[in-house]
Amino acid sequence: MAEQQQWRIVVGADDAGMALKDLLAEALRGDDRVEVVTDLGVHDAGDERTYPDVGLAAAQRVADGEADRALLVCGTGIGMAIAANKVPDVRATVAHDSYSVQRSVLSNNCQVLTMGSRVVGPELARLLATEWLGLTFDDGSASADKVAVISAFERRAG
Ligand SMILES: O=C[C@H](O)[C@H](O)COP(=O)(O)O
Repeated sequence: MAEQQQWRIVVGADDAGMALKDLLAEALRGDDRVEVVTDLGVHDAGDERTYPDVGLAAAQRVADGEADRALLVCGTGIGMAIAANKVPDVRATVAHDSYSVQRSVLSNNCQVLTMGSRVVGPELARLLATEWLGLTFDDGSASADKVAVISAFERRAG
């Protein structure tokens, strides 16, 4: 049986997402499929960084290979996804349901999942994050060719 990947995960949030981010970070740290959780903040109300600041920094960690994945939280998850997607080689999406979380990895090879603290409840968010850890993209799947088209475009444009 293939060994379960040990994930290196970056988490981050703006002020709106901080509490949910902290809850999810704790859940991830307690999961034996997680090697390390790096929390990029924000950590308190005095931290004035906004979702683009944190989202771009987290996605850059993934693009640089310093983390396998990022889990980012803002009010809706939308701003974090937009920001993270600006970093080359990063695929990010907001998702608040099990099927979308699953397909974000299996169809789209997203390394970044974002959630909105004003949209999803903490228990559903925790469940989704747990499910997310069990998902791995198959490089040999039919979906891989489609994702490769996006990567090729990015390389030409970059
Ligand atoms: O996508 C953006 C987030 O939801 C953020 O937390 C709130 O952004 P706003 O203050 O610009 O509405």
